Amino acid sequence: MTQYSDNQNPKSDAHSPIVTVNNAPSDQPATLWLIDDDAALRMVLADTFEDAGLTVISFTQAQAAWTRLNDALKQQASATQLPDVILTDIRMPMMDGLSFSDWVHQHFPDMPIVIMTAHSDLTSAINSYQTGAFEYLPKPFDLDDAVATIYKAINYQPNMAIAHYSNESDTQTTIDARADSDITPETPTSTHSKHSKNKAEVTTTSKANSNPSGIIGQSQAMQTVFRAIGRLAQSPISVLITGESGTGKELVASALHQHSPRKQQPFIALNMAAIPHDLIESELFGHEKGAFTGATTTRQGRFEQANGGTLFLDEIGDMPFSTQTRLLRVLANGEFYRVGGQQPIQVDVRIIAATHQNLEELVKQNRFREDLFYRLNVIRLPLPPLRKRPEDIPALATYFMQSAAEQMNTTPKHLHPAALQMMQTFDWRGNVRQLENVCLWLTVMATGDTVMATDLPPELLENTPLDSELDQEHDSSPQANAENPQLQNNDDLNNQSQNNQVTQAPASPNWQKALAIWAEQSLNTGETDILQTATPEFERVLLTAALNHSGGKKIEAASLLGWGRNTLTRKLQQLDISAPRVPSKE
Ligand SMILES: Nc1ncnc2c1ncn2[C@@H]1O[C@H](COP(=O)(O)OP(=O)(O)OP(=O)(O)O)[C@@H](O)[C@H]1O
Repeated sequence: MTQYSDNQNPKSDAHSPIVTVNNAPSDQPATLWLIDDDAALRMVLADTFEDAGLTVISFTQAQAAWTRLNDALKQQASATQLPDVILTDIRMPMMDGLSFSDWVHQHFPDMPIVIMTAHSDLTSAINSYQTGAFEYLPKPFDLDDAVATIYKAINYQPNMAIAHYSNESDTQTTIDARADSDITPETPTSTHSKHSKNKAEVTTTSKANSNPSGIIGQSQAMQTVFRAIGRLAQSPISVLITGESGTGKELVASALHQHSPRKQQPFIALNMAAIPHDLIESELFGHEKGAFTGATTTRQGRFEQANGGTLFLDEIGDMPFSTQTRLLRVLANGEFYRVGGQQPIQVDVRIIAATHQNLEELVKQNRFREDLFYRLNVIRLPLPPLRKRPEDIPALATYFMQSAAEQMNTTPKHLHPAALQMMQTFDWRGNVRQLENVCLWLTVMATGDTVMATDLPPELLENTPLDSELDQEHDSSPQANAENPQLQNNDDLNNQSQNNQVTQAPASPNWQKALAIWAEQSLNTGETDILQTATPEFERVLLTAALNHSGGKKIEAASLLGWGRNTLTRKLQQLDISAPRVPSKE
């Protein structure tokens, strides 16, 4: 199976002066031009790449690198001073990395550029690949991965099969300056090439809406998805999107279409599971008048309607076996017959299929054609379940609270950090769709402008891991302790020790969440000065635990807490805790 990480050919513009990068083997290490306006990052990256055997030339801005390349283009600089690979940031003053990459690929089509950005979303991934970038690295990235990517870029250059990584086989890129030196290339910011016009359009879209595809995600897993979309959007190849229900398969299919050359043509989505089996063929391929009872008129199928565009076949695992055979034929030669038809119909349709099922398993059970599976599985794009990327939940929730408010024609509610934390621990079996529904529910049901943890719907409150700890929290909260003074005296210190209550407290960091919920509940009941209530109780718990741990030895307990003995003695008095009797003398 080919991974989506297939390399694109850098673009070239036939009317632009072009410099070809030759890759004659050389004893010199490969040269990397590193462009980033962040001095600290530049230093870290330069050290890393030098350690990896590269010669690194750093630039604080793309404009300076552009000037040197432009001089080479006009044959005013030595071709040997040009880089084997360029690594550039996107957002920089004067000239941005995308304009620079775009220009480089018009004039040095063989020179690989790797684009990195801290503002990584689908738009920047798509824009990067559209400039002809070899690869796109969302920050923060693993330095080893970055080194591997840079060497992959160097080795990708045409006519070059020798890795720079080993010292014995270093090569150097040289420039064959075939360009007409009379032609002065326009600067990337002023160029009117078709190339730049396309990009300008993209930029306009991106200014109007920073996330035109509506796909949100900062997690590494989603960055991988964005990169895949960036690479695959331009290609006509079939894609198989896999993932649990509600992970965004249709959204991704639609993004692949929206960013493809087919975007002006239809995107038609069809859910195989939602159509009765005996109607699927007619739905897909259309029918002639009289083909079956009820076929009173000739009708176009979805394939014809999607001609020139994209057909998204959702839940492909539910497609009947006989229809799979017909689909395979269309995929093979782009031709089919309407149901009851005699004339072959030719279409140009990109197929994107999706499933939440294990197609390999269906093939084993003879429920899915193996040949169709291989045809669809050329490129597979797996979408991660939401519970595997809780870091995406805050941005997704904010987005859904905003859109729910728009739907309800009201102002968006804000999520209290405790509520958000609980949402991040939930397992979201329904994935992003479930989160979207919860946000809609909260917009309607929660009182007040801020959604508290206690406002969350019952399915969340009942099923978060925090639940059991919440119960403990109720028992050990300052409020509960106040109502249960026994726990505050020395006898109970011993009792606690015997019952091992303190040591049985959850070791998980969820105690902070429990504390947040206690705080929220206290505030909800109108309490003030909650820090004054909580702090002594917090100290009491730690002091008790330390004394238990030390078997009542105060010096040891003080040291466990990081206090001096005097402080410990003072706290024991303040908190009215009597130190337990211990056998040892202090
Ligand atoms: N990353 C995301 N950012 C924003 N919205 C998302 C994201 N992922 C999914 N959604 C939203 O979640 C809902 C479900 O997404 P979608 O229908 O694409 O999932 P699916 O995997 O195709 O589901 P199913 O398998 O049930 O058809 C949609 O409203 C979609 O807009």
